[in-house]
Amino acid sequence: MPAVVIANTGDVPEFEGRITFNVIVCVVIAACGGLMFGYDIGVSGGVTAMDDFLKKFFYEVWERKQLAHENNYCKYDNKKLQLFTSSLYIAALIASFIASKTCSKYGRKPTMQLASIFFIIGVALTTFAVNIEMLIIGRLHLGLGVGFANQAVPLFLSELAPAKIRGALNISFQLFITIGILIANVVNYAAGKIHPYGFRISLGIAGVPALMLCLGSLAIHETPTSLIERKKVEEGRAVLKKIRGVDNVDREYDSIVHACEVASQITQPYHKLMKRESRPPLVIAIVMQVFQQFTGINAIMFYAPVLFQTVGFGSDAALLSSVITGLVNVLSTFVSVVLVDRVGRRALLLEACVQMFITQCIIGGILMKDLKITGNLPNGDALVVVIMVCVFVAGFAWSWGPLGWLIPSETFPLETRTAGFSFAVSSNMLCTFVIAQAFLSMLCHMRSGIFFFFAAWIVVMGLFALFLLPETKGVPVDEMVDRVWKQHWFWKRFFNDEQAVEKREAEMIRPHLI
Ligand SMILES: OC[C@H]1O[C@](O)(CO)[C@@H](O)[C@@H]1O
Repeated sequence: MPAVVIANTGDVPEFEGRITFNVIVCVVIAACGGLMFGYDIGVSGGVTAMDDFLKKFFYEVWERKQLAHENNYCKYDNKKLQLFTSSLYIAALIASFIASKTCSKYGRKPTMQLASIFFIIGVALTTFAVNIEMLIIGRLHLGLGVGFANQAVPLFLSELAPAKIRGALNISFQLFITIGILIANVVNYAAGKIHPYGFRISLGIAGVPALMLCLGSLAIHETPTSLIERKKVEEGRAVLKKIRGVDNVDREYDSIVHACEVASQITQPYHKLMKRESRPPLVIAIVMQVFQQFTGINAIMFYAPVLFQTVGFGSDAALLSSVITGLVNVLSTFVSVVLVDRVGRRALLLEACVQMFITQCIIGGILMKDLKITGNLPNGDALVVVIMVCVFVAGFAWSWGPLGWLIPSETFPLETRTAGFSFAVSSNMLCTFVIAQAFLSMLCHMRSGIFFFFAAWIVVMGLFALFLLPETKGVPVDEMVDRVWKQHWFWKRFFNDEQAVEKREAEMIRPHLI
């Protein structure tokens, strides 16, 4: 999943090494992984809003859309249409579990190659789909690709990137996701004008980042960590020399060997993760993902064109409006890159909650007041809705979007970091699936109330951030336990067991001594 880079954002030791060709390869691979995922997030909503696509695969939805008296909120309420979007995420969820095994057993490189192959098959099936079955099977393949890539690419990056750019790469992965979404929005806007096969162009272009990943993964080296972990020690050292561009890599090599030794002693990281002292970072990792998705962001990302049509925009204007929200998403993610280490995580998250709460309430309020069951919103109102969606997306993109990934990547101790992170990834996929599958039905049944539903979640996450989320800005990752968790008014209780036992034992011994 996005930004699964296990970043060491604290005091990272500086090892010998130049910015070599390898660094460029890292960025290209990060870009392919992020673009592949982002493009798929953006493309589904766009094609769903295209009449040619609906006529071909979801005729009843298209027919219903044509009826002027049809209920605005329910035009798109169709289980199969939702399955078209959501099927990808359920496949990705399953694949991410398998991928964590293939990554350790066979390496990061073959896992990425596998991802690109699944992805290319998925692109071919969706682009040339002749019926809905072929379309959904194609989406499932894309999901497998996304699941494998989202596990392997960030791991590859965190192991290969020089330490000093590791943190930046963490957010850049999310940045590439947003760029992927934007590209999909632009392609949809252009392809929507090409009849009758414009939607096939939209679906087919997803193959570009997949092909790049496929070719890119032929050119790369397996990571030294993965080689050493699989006992190919000499090859690991040779690759390290090559990618760092210097001969003296002893210190980094020793540190990788040491890390692999430590990791091999933890035979059951998942077991360790269930221990009491792992609870604070685990709860934070899962809850950050649930909250990230329950801001309602993907209701917008997947269904923005549909949503804009619901409030009365024509197909073209709706696709153009989503290009605008896509652009806001990219630009605001840059804001996060600049601010996250200056103002801190909590300030960004809390500010965004206020911003997202207000915008969701305004959108809900306008729809409740002015969007009748049939007919359109007055023009002025529709414009306010688009502006509010942009303000909402901006708030999300500089806070819960990237920080949903950054915080779990920096709060686990080394021994449970990867295992803990896989919980974050799968929670994200699961919640994304739920929103993709449920949103259009919720819109139909709850009408404008859906925006108040998300607003209520935003209040809950704001309170959570206020009281339960510790600030991690500037804290070295390996000092989290002492400097963050043990100092926190609530989470410290999870670390007192040992001391409490010692104290109790001392008290029991004392009377005998007297
Ligand atoms: O930029 C928005 C996108 O970012 C994510 O939250 C991933 O971090 C996606 O679920 C969403 O579509």
